[in-house]
Amino acid sequence: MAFENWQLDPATLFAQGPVVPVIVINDLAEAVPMAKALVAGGLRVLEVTLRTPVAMDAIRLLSQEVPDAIVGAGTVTSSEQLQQVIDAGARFAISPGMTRELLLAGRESTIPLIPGIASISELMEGLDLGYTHFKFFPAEAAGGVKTLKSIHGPFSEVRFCPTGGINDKNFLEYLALPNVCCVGGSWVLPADAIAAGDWSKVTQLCQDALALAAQRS
Ligand SMILES: O=C(O)C(=O)C[C@H](O)[C@H](O)COP(=O)(O)O
Repeated sequence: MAFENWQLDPATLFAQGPVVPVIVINDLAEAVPMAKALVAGGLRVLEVTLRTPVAMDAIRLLSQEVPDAIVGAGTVTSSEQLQQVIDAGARFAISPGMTRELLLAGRESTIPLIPGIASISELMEGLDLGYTHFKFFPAEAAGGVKTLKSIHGPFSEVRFCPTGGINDKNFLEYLALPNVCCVGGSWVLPADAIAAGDWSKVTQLCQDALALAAQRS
């Protein structure tokens, strides 16, 4: 365990499955059917981003109503938000980036914080403070697979969940890297399917992703 108060090991979190859906909930009524569709498709680790006004309520609701999921928060950018998502029942927190204040708060937290990095210097600051598991964001824009391969040389012990621009066409290239445990992405939640309430489409996309990921090993 990275830090003594963390109730979930980040390595265990990263090992739950190859794809972490990045969720934006606009309407609270969508939250439960969406989460159930993802879980039915085999994806249990859910990153609910704090990008919408109902996000905090959605985390609270999903933590209670979808017990088969491991519900966490994304877009956590401050220590205040970290405390709020813990209070809402989140089991992990992911940030697109990092500040020293957030990293220090994460060390004392009861849930694992996965900070986001896009540069070596950020990675070194996180490592200095004891972090070993990071989001790599924005993955495609920050050099993607090539950058992660280069990072693996000097920092072979670090593990990543790359996110940002990852989809069904390129995610297997990331999963093939030794320092990538899982990838984050929104491709399993297309806007048209959500608008139509086509939850079976979401489940199908999750199953397709898992089937592709299973073929590689
Ligand atoms: O909101 C956050 O906290 C983020 O870090 C951003 C998301 O992870 C990416 O926007 C997902 O990327 P796409 O799969 O390309 O849609």
